[in-house]
Amino acid sequence: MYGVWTVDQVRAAEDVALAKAPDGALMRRAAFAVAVRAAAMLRAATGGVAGRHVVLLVGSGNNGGDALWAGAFLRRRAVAVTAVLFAPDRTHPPGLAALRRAGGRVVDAGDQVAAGRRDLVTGADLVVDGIVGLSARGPLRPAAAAWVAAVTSPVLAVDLPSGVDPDTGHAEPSAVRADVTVTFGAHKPAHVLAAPRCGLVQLVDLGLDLPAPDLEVLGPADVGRAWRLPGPADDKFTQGVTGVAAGSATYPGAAVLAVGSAVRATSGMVRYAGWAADEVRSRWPEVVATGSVADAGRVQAWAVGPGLGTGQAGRDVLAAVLDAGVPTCVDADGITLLARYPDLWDHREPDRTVVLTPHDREFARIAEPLGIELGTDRVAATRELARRLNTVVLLKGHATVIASPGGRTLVNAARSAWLATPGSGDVLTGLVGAALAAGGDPLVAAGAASWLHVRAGELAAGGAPTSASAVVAAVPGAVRAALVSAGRAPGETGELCDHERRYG
Ligand SMILES: NC(=O)C1=CN([C@@H]2O[C@H](COP(=O)(O)OP(=O)(O)OC[C@H]3O[C@@H](n4cnc5c(N)ncnc54)[C@H](O)[C@@H]3O)[C@@H](O)[C@H]2O)[C@@H](O)CC1
Ligand SMILES: Nc1ncnc2c1ncn2[C@@H]1O[C@H](COP(=O)(O)OP(=O)(O)O)[C@@H](O)[C@H]1O
Ligand SMILES: [K+]
Repeated sequence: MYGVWTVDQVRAAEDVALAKAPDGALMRRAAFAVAVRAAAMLRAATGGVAGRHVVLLVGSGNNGGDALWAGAFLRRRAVAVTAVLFAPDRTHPPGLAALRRAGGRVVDAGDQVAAGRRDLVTGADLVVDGIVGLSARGPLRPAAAAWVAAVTSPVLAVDLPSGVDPDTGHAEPSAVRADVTVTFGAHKPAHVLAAPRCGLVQLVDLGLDLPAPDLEVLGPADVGRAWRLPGPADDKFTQGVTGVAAGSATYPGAAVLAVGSAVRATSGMVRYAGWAADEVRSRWPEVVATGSVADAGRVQAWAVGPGLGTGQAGRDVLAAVLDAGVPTCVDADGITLLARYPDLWDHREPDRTVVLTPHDREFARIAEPLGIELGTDRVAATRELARRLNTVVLLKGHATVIASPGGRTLVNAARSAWLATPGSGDVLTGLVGAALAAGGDPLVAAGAASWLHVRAGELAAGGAPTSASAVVAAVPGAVRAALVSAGRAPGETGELCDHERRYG
């Protein structure tokens, strides 16, 4: 698990550290790390460091100061450095002086016509983005955006890719897309909410004294520790029985997928109730499949909604599931039904765990009647819906945001987009249902299910297109990877390092 802190939290901690440290010491530490990473990137891209050309894009604040100091350090290694200043009269004075002393070249961004700009950046072996950091507001200004658009070389972002909102991760197309981001003191929300823009994220320790994090990111070991394993005294009923109420005559596949992921994620019993009982039985013979929730028998959690339909029949199923009074994951048509018929909430026992797993459109359906807009701040919207409905809300996306009613929030950033495939959400529903049935904290259960979903997607894809059925088949491998990380299963993981989030 690692923490993520908001700009306000980081600034408060930095102020304390700045007051204790000698003048400029923190910035030089930050900049030195940028220079070391820049040298490594130069070597990787060109086979060497000395004689290579680095262009610094320098804004008006301390982010630009970091870039300028990094340029000064790179000069010591005989790198040719050109700083492009976007605000020449407001450029960090000590950083600019240090670069000049070290023999760096300085140009005014405004003096360069388009051709000169293109020649400068296309001639670079590496571009260092020091346009804006923690103080970023809104999209890149047009002048900076034009320079960024001309970049063809690898990009190292200082603290954050410029143009990405630090707290929400929102980015317009003009924002910097970095290969590596070197950040200082703490991970900020943009690093997990806009991971593809950041590339590999390297955290430089500044010894900050930080409060409780605003967001948390589960790692494989956390998931491996949280996942329920059968013990010597267990049988098929004692590990948590998962019930799945999904699918319809029109959409039997949703039932097969949701059931399948629960079957592959646990060794406990999985029951199915619905119109696709024949299809489920023939695909998953280990499942007890019946036509109705009433006939299904006892379960410790229900997963309901995928492919259910939004008519009266689906409404009756959802009411019956909520009447059962066990933790419930509501997805897809289940969410649409709750949005359309809010009286369905009356079937829920007060405070009984409900996990909603909407994609954006489902989120809008259920949140807009409550006056909650899914704007650019996905974390705030998810938290607000969780609070208002007293449910865990898991908002799907490339970065999945999972909030508890009390506000504790997890983010799970995907490292590829192969999960954007039909039925993939049904697989997640089954995983959340299985995790809830096993017991434990519902937020962590939803977070663990989301982590396993992403990992199973990676294993199924292996860098090529995949399908929801293949993701189901990869679920045991994802569980194994988590268990191995937690030291609860033997074997090699081949785990991706938590901090190495690469896109594609
Ligand atoms: N405070 C500290 O102790 C440390 C701060 N550090 C650096 O300081 C940075 C923060 O510096 P500042 O607070 O001076 O501000 P920034 O350098 O982030 O921003 C500077 C200015 O950029 C302009 N700007 C805002 N949004 C923009 C946009 N979308 N496009 C173009 N320009 C925009 C604004 O005029 C803003 O004041 C951090 O990101 C980090 O890089 C590091 O040196 C580590 C130590
Ligand atoms: N671009 C993407 N990158 C990573 N994961 C994605 C992306 N798009 C969708 N996903 C994931 O795929 C799943 C899709 O779920 P959903 O929208 O319910 O699809 P379906 O209804 O087809 O099952 C979610 O878990 C979501 O987080
Ligand atoms: K930056």
